[in-house]
Amino acid sequence: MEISLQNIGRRFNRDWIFKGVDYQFEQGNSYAVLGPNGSGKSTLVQIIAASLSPSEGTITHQYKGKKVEAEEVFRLLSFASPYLELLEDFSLSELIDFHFGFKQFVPGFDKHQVIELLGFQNYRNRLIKNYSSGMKQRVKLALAVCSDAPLLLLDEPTANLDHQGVDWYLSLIERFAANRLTIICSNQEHEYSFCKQQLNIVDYKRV
Ligand SMILES: Nc1ncnc2c1ncn2[C@@H]1O[C@H](COP(=O)(O)OP(=O)(O)OP(=O)(O)O)[C@@H](O)[C@H]1O
Repeated sequence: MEISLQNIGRRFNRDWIFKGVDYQFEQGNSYAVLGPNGSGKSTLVQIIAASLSPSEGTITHQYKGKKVEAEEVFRLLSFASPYLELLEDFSLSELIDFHFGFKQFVPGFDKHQVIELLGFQNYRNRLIKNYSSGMKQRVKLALAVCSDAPLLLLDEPTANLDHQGVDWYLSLIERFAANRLTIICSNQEHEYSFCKQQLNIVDYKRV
């Protein structure tokens, strides 16, 4: 998957959040979208995911050399974010069945292996609403990385995770990010230090 941003800007009402973003994202690489709270990271990530339009400029998605229309990008995307709610009235087992009714598992994976990856064999029938916040975050990450999609977008991936959870997240990245286009939206170094390419929103602030 390749994503090209040409002179992208976004405003809400009269306030420009960023302007003049020219950037190329390429398959097989990991990118960090950086910036302090409220700088526009999530806004840019929503534009990259084609769920929000830029106010100016052009974004192009390509997969296997062919242009992907904005309304088709979600099929190629795996996304995890603290503001994306899980279906809380499902058990883990039901949630995995539901999720993978829409997405394919990464090759070699099935429901049992997702639960094993999480280490939640004993909690498979517990309702998600009764999971702790750190457990829910692990579930979001596991569903995202175990879905067979070329674009992996992770917004604040270690929100609510303790030290062990952060190590677990880094092991997921090592194992599942290699051949994808991975974009991490973050302001915490431990979440993105493995990303060789970094885009800082602060560089695109022009009033
Ligand atoms: N729908 C909206 N309408 C108006 N303003 C918005 C809207 N969405 C975001 N904003 C504003 O755009 C700016 C950037 O928000 P955004 O959520 O992209 O920042 P962020 O860098 O992801 O922040 P954080 O690190 O706190 O998650 C903020 O000032 C926010 O209030």
